[in-house]
Amino acid sequence: MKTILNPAKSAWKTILERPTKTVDDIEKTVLQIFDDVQKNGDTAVDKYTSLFDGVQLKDKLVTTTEIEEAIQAISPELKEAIRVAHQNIWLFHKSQKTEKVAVETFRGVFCWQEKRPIQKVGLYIPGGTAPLFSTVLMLAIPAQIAGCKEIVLCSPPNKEGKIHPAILYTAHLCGVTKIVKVGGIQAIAGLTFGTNDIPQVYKIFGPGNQFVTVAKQLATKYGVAIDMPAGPSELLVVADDSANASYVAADLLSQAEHGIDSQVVLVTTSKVLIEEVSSEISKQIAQLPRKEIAAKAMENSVAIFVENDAIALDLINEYGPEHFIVATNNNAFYVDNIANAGSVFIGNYTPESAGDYASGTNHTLPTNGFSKAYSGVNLDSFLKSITFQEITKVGIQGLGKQIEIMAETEGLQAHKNAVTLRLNDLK
Ligand SMILES: NC(=O)c1ccc[n+]([C@@H]2O[C@H](COP(=O)([O-])OP(=O)(O)OC[C@H]3O[C@@H](n4cnc5c(N)ncnc54)[C@H](O)[C@@H]3O)[C@@H](O)[C@H]2O)c1
Ligand SMILES: N[C@H](CO)Cc1c[nH]c[nH+]1
Ligand SMILES: [Zn+2]
Repeated sequence: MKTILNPAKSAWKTILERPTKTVDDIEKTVLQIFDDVQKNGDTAVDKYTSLFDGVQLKDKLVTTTEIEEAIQAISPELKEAIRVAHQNIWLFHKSQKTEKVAVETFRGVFCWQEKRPIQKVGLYIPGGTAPLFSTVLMLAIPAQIAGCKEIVLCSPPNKEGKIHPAILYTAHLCGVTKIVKVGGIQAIAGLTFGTNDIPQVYKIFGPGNQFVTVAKQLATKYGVAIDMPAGPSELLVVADDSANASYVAADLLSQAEHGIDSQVVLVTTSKVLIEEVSSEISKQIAQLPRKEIAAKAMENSVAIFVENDAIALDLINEYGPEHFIVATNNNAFYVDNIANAGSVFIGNYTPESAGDYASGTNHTLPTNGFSKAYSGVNLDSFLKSITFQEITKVGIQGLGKQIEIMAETEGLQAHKNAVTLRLNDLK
């Protein structure tokens, strides 16, 4: 982790550059795989599974026997942990339901808005280097609450051609019935075009590595919606002398261990804290089973000393982190003024891992600065708002004149006529 003292504002962009590949870097590969899957369906999908995941599958649909085996394989302790996490995530997402909005905008003009579930959704569950069964909870629970009719789950198979039992168990618990062993670009292509085994969907959800993220972004070219670009994990911690250096180090490492293209950032008004956190990182990383991955990610990472909280806040909003931990004497200032972040964790006893697994908030969040414009996954991600209107005779008699003159000014006579005919009948 590099240390940078008092960087000039003009240098922030360079210092905080993400290590991830972008659409431009991977577009050619993605479009070539999309083209192949569009033309050759499952044959192409299976070819790329063999190439990238090193396994040839006879059948990529998960069977009921595999689900039953997974239910048996999960320990009672893990089942209980998943139950508690499920309960909290369900509660938080259920509470995001909103009432129908209805207004009489003008006398006799009734407008209202109602939400309806997206009928067909695809959930991508990462499984390249770690089986992220927690992501099943984060996607399938809001999909169920929203009332989505067709929910398809895709996750890459391991070398034995299997999906981790915790993913299968959690999917079963959340009522997902169609599970396909497919990952990476080929999974996103399958959900975009549809194959015999993979149903075509209207919207694709879920995090993934840079290949998955760019593939999702390109899927939108073919008319499929996506939740957001949720790529390699990131964390920014703002901390001062009041923070606990070992907690800060542990939090930074928790996101660094996700992948070699993860990035973590420490922003602080304390030079002493930078030294303490660096020494804690050296100690803690040595004990981690994924120390090689975390060490690589730390090479993409940076500790930045700034003079005061105002500069720190400015820099954080410029970066737009996926996760933002606030551990300072001035937490309210950051909480009140943060403009760009996926999810915020406040105080010394709120590790980011809590949001990853069990507190109730969603862990599928915008990375790579997309928190400036996108929200993380929430109940509304699985719903569409449809507007309705009903106008009475009195209503059209009152509003008709305004519509007529506006249509005439736009040169759209047929629009005007649709009103004029009715007004004449009511005379
Ligand atoms: N932003 C979020 O909300 C969020 C949440 C959880 C996880 N994540 C991120 O998800 C990612 C998970 O990554 P992962 O790799 O473990 O699993 P993954 O399932 O996203 O990707 C694995 C797939 O990538 C494909 N692949 C691998 N190398 C390839 C290559 N050279 N060319 C083409 N395709 C290739 C393979 O098909 C493989 O099945 C991590 O980066 C993690 O940080 C993000
Ligand atoms: N931190 C990840 C989101 O960037 C989510 C996750 C799942 N499991 C552990 N962590
Ligand atoms: Zn995590």
